[in-house]
Amino acid sequence: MEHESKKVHLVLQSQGNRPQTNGGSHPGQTEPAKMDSSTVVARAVSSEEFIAKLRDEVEHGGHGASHVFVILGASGDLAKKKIYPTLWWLFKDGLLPAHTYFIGYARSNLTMEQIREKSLPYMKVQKNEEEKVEEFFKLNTYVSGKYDVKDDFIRLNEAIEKKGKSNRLFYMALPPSVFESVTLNVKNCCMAQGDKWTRIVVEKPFGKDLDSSNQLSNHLASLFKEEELYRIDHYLGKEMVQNLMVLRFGNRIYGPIWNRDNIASVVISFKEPFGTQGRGGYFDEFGILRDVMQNHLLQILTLVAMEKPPSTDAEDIRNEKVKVLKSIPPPSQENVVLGQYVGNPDGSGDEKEGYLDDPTVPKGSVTPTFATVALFVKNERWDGVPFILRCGKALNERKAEVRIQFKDVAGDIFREGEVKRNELVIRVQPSEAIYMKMMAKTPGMSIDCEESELDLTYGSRYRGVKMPDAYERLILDVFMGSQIHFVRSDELSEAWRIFTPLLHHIDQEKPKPIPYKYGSRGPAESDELLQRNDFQYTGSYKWRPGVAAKPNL
Ligand SMILES: NC(=O)C1=CN([C@@H]2O[C@H](COP(=O)(O)OP(=O)(O)OC[C@H]3O[C@@H](n4cnc5c(N)ncnc54)[C@H](OP(=O)(O)O)[C@@H]3O)[C@@H](O)[C@H]2O)C=CC1
Ligand SMILES: O=C1O[C@H](COP(=O)(O)O)[C@@H](O)[C@H](O)[C@H]1O
Repeated sequence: MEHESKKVHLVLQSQGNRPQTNGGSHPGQTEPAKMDSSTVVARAVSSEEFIAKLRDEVEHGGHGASHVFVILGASGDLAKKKIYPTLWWLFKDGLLPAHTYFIGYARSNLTMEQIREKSLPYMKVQKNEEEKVEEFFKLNTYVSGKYDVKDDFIRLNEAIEKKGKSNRLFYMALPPSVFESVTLNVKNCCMAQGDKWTRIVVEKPFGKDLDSSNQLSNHLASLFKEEELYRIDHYLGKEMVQNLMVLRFGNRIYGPIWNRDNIASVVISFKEPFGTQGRGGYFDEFGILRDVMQNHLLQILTLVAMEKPPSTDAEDIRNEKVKVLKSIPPPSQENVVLGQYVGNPDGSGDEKEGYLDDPTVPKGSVTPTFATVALFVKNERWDGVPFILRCGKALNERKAEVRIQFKDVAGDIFREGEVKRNELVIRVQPSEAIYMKMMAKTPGMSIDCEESELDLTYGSRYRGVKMPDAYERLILDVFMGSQIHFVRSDELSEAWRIFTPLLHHIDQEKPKPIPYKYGSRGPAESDELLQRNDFQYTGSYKWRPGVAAKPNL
């Protein structure tokens, strides 16, 4: 099978922030730099030609260093479901630097064979890839050790050193309770030497509120430089989230209308059709605001609202994102709706079970599994425009999207109520799409208006193109030293500042969330909040893909 991932492309830029223009064949064209991961940052773009060059660099670049990717928490759920599969996909697609080795580390007394058995079901290995998968696992080893025992990390370091002088990536697939001791031991025992680099990938949760997050940030800052830290928010690795930058700044048409004069409201939604399903113990400690809203949805908000950065360099982008966050005050109570799902007696299977029926959830818990919150960006561009974040578990569908609703047409000349608002929808998942709902003349003799759309459906426009998984892009970014799609510590701190008052109110006052049925759209109060915040739902729009309108005579 030909590499589907030929559509994963990289353009390398010098760390010094501007694109390198080493006399590319066209003026101003970015010339790919050498694949030396210590001196370049990367961003994803398209070009068949480029991937060939990248492969050439990977196979023949030979900069002397090997790379060792250490999975801390190798026995866990994240490791088997995401990290090992992602490393395999990158490996089989030839996207990793030559001489990359993988070392799993965890407390359990496991063999590599056992880790392999646990991960294989998630690796989607094709029939003709058996040899390749053998090759992959030959590059893997496992070290068992405790998270707070220095001697065990000295042993881990010895295992790394066996791979020669190497750049080192440490992926913290671990519960927060051991972050501090593990990072301290990595710093004391396992750092790369000389001109080789060390990068630490940290998974959320990054704390539980502003104080605990700042405490963790201070701890990490005392051990590592910010450029060594990669805080993962996997939504930043999703195709359509990354597309927001291109959509906004690569098109002339959006710039002039992207503001409070033209946009009525922005709704950013995350919906899942399943509940906590035995993960209730973890979830109950955090709730939907910490699980999804404070990170994934707020990150998307910053990309929708930020000013144009001076370049696509990570620091320039992150500076703009921080400015947006700094302009957002904590939400007021009347702009918050909290819900918790209850069983649907008419539903089938899991739908009958409410959140409180999950045996791993503490009795009588008031942890929200649904939330809608309207935020306001108090700056010249956005003053008064609600940014409504909605997320929930056990809803009617799986969907993540950004919905930008424009204001009414001024001085409308058509029949009253006929003209509906324009809406630009960026569907993150499933079935990536961008569509603009717009009015058009009904085909035929009359001059009636009807709701139609400009439709960029990825499945038809980019037929057969495989979208890389978010983790694939992000792990590759870590190898390449690109921090564009990672969260900087000041972003994190601002994100917690916005949500901490609400979170503390929930933790302390324990307001009762509004019950909503498993499989529903969530509480009706959420739609009312949207309505109050200038999002108009008419229910009149019908999508008719590929269906010709009836001639209107
Ligand atoms: N390229 C493509 O693939 C395209 C697909 N389509 C499809 O067409 C269908 C309709 O398009 P869509 O953009 O959803 O337009 P709609 O106007 O039908 O829905 C707009 C939004 O309103 C929400 N909503 C539903 N009921 C209410 C309510 N009572 N009060 C407030 N909000 C409500 C919807 O779902 P909720 O609140 O539950 O999230 C959605 O977010 C969709 O299935 C869409 O995926 C359309 C265009 C292009
Ligand atoms: O971070 C999280 O995200 C997942 C949803 O991720 P997706 O890529 O499948 O959309 C969510 O289920 C989980 O609760 C949350 O912790």
